[in-house]
Amino acid sequence: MTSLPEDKSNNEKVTFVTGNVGKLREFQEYFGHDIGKHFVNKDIDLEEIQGTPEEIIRAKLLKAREVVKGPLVVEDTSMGFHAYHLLPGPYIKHFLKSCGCQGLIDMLEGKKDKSAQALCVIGFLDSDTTKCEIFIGKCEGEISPEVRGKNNFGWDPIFIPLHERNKEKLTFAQLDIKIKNEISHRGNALKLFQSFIEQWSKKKY
Ligand SMILES: O=P(O)(O)OP(=O)(O)OP(=O)(O)OC[C@H]1O[C@@H](n2cnc3c(O)ncnc32)[C@H](O)[C@@H]1O
Repeated sequence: MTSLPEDKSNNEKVTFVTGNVGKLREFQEYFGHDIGKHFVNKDIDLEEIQGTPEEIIRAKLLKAREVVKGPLVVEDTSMGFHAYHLLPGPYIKHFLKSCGCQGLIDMLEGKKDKSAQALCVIGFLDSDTTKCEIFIGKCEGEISPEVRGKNNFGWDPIFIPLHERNKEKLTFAQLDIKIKNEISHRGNALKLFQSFIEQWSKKKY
C-alpha cells in the first residue's frame, strides 16, 4: 500500500484526503523527496455531490474539514466524451465501476468523434479560512479502440493523451507514471498547485 514518508520537522503538514492509491502514487511521484515535507495522507473515500467540478471540489473540501483540522487538500478527476458533451464527466467513477473500460469504449460505438477530455481539480483549504483555493488541469485525448496497457489506474487503459510527446498514440496505461505526470490533467493541475504550496509554505514557516 502506498503511504507518504514521515517527516521529522515540526511544520504543520497538509493532509491529502483520498482513498485512491493511484492518485496518491502520482502525487508522490510528482513531488519526489519533497512529498514528506509538505503532506500526510488520510485514507477516506469522501462522498461526492452532483454538480460542476468546482461545486464538487468545494463540497469535498468541506466534507474533509469535518475530519481534518489542519490545512488540507482534496482532488477530483473527471473524464468525458466530446460526443456526449463531456459526459460521463464527474460520474465516470460509477460508469467505470459498472461497465469497465470495455463498456466505456462501447459507448462510443458508431460515433465518429472519439475525442475525450480529462479534468483534474485540486482543492486546498487552510486551517484558518473557508476560502477554497482551486487548481485545474486538463488533458485532451481520444478513446482507444481497445483496452491497452497495465500501468497506472482507472480508465488509463483507454485514454490516449493527445500530446507531441505521445506520437505513437499510447494510452496512459502504456506510459510510464513519470511521462503521464508530465503531460496529464493531474500533472497540469499539480504544476499550478506546486507553485502555490511552495509560496504558502514560505509564508507560513
Ligand atoms: O478518494 P478520492 O480522491 O475521491 O478518489 P476517487 O477514486 O473517488 O476519485 P474521483 O472521483 O476523483 O475519480 C473518478 C474516477 O476516475 C478514476 N481516475 C482518477 N484519476 C485518474 C487518472 O489519472 N487516470 C485514470 N483514471 C483516473 C478514479 O479511479 C475513479 O474511478
